Amino acid sequence: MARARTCMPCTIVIKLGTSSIVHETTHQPLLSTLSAVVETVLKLRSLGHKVVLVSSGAIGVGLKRMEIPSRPKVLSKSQALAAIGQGRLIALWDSLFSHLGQPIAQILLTRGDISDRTRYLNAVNTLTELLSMGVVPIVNENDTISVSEIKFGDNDTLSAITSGMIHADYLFLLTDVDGLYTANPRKDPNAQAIEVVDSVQAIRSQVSTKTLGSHLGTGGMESKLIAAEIAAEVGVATAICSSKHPERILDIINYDKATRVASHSGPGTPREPGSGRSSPTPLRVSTPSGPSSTTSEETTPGPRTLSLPSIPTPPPERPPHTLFTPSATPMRDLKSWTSHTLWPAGSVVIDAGAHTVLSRRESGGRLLPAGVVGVIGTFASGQAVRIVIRRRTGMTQEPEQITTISTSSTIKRTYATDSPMSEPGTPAIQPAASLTSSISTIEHLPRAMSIDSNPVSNPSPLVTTWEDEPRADDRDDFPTSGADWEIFEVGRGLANYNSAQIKRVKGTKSSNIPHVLGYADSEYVVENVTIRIPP
Ligand SMILES: N[C@@H](CCC(=O)OP(=O)(O)O)C(=O)O
Repeated sequence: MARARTCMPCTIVIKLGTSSIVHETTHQPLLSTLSAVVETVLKLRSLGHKVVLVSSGAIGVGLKRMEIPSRPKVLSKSQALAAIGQGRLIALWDSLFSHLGQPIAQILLTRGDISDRTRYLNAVNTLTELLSMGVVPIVNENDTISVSEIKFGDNDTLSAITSGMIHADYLFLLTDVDGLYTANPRKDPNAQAIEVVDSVQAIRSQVSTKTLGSHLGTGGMESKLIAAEIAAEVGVATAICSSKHPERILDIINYDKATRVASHSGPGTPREPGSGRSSPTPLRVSTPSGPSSTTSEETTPGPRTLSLPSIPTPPPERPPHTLFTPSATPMRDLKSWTSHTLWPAGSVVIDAGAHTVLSRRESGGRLLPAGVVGVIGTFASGQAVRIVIRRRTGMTQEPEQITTISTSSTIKRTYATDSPMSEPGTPAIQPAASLTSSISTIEHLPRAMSIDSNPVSNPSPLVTTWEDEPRADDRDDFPTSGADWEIFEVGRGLANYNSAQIKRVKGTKSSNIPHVLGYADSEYVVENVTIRIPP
């Protein structure tokens, strides 16, 4: 049973994005929102809950201090503004919490900090100690020293990793909408609110994440899905809800507990309808039973409101929010650490020219968007990615150098059992002397091709074959009509942008990045690339 069903008191992480902390255009701090957050945290604390805040806003506060109208496109300028703003941001929080006698602490992290196991454990110990002292830790990315290869990139990802570090029960992503919708609710009157998500993978095909997100933040809805996915894997329930109503956090916890109690009181016990929601047809999206299967909600035409028989003790009114249910079998700490700090979360497909350039020492291991032809999977900026090339099947290849990887929900998934790469949810790796051969262990790979958990020191070669229709996401990247493309891993690197962003800038010049994305932290889409298999 997931912890979120039983915790009392609970450990709660509350993340506020930039748009919830400063006004989007004036950059004035949103004092009423911040005060309401402080009151909510105090209320939660008075009930015995432990609370960690993840607060963005350093750059936004820095913009106001320097009277600069918009977020700079250049990384070093953003870092300077973060240095200016972070002190004032934490002073603001300290001032608000001090009025209610609540001590706080500042924790600034980079991905580099938590990639080192000792430093990671030190951060865990400090957070744990602070919570046991009754302090509210306030976490932000250490922007000033977060060069692109060690950046989390957005605080949604940071908050999910923080949740895993302290084995939180709930992660609340407070934002400028009251949950996840099938489309942008500000623009599309038919946008449907989604109440419960059991599978982030399944929800991706049903929602549009492109249109949400503010000018100041870097996150947006896609990064919230990534965060929810990371949190779910480590056993944390994630709720997306409105930063205008932080007091609803307690209502959401009560509602979640009440509905879980109710749902355990008998089979078929219902969930409360989305009272107070702006959408009349809330959805629940569950894990597909197989790679290409869909839930009954997904396949049943017409309105997809849940049917709700009566229950003996009705749960409280459902506050607007989207709840992502945690995995019933969360990863162990070490696995989650390895997975989310070093593990390649996806692949960037490059062309032959980029492969040649990256293989030269003078390239510095930096990949320009012009050399990218596709993106596979979903990853956040700062995560490790595979660098892969594509070619038609049937080309000469040493059989023992070929492994296969499943990259799409429509592709048969199998998992090796004895390797560090055999996390559920990660692609299957299998020797492919025959691509249809059954899976065995990776010891069959030649020593030079053996796989360890360090992507830089020992990336593994792999080949992807499309055994089925690629997902819609993949379709624009890979021609499928009559073509069997193989994807062959040649190296690994660290993404400077998330998968959706790299898709948008692939094949273009670096100078286009600010125009397409609205900002540019780097002219390179992937850095620290180590090519292990030269052209
Ligand atoms: N660490 C940065 C925030 C990064 C960011 O943009 O986060 P978010 O607003 O949550 O998308 C800051 O404090 O300004």
